[in-house]
Amino acid sequence: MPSVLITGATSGFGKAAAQRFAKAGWSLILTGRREERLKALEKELSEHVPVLTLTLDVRDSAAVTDAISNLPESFLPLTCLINNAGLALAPEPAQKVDLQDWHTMIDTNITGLVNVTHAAMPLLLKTGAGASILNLGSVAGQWPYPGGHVYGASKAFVQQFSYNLRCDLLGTGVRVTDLAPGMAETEFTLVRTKGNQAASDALYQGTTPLQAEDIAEQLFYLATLPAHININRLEIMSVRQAWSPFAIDRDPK
Ligand SMILES: NC(=O)C1=CN([C@@H]2O[C@H](COP(=O)(O)OP(=O)(O)OC[C@H]3O[C@@H](n4cnc5c(N)ncnc54)[C@H](OP(=O)(O)O)[C@@H]3O)[C@@H](O)[C@H]2O)C=CC1
Ligand SMILES: O=CCS(=O)(=O)O
Repeated sequence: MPSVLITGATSGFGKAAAQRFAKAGWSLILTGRREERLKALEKELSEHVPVLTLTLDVRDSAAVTDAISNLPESFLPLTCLINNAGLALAPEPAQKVDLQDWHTMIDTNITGLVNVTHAAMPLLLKTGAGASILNLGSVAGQWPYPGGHVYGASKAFVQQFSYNLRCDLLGTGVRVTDLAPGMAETEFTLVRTKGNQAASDALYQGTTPLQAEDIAEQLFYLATLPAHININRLEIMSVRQAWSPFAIDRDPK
């Protein structure tokens, strides 16, 4: 039975991915900080597949390394790592942002992702052909927008790190993909606005955002491609989202 390690399985894409992989019979290693949510998901899915939950903050490099290097044998070989844990904060312009919010995004989206990757790589290398590292990037890593500042830059890191990993992992059989979604309805905007439910609802209202299940389906597709195929980057948007014209600063009339 193949096994998948999913970071940020307590909500959104991570939770939907856990449910999608469980449906196909994969063993699940699920992580996140909110233990009660992990336990609820374990209860739901362990009726069908083996589930191991690890209450972990990806920013804690020692805890991440310890947990992943001591996975029970029954959850090995590890076939897929989904580096999904992440967040955006501070939608306001860069000049108004609290520095701590920038640090939190860097520590989670960059340091957290490399912590987990470094810890899981020996296991994925042992698995070899057919193994995958699926990194959650974002359209924000490729396309700038106001208020994107450090969030977008952290996702640009994810893209380039994914490409560079591919270079180093060439010949090992381990695939690496930067999966870059656009607007998707999860708890993402609630977190970004620090709990402003009305702002979150307003963003998704009157349109058709991607849903967590759409991304889970892409993750499952990527993880189950024939072993000789590597999709380097997969950018996916709702048909109701696209780019805007360049903004121009004009003299007052
Ligand atoms: N929704 C969107 O529009 C898009 C999202 N993305 C990216 O997809 C990923 C998932 O986001 P999404 O599902 O939308 O958002 P959610 O807020 O719904 O889920 C985020 C998950 O990340 C976990 N997480 C956050 N910080 C940490 C941490 N320090 N340690 C461990 N886990 C953490 C949360 O778990 P817990 O709080 O329990 O720790 C939660 O399970 C993120 O990387 C995001 O940047 C990319 C493109 C579009
Ligand atoms: O990564 C999240 C999607 S967006 O907010 O940057 O469009």
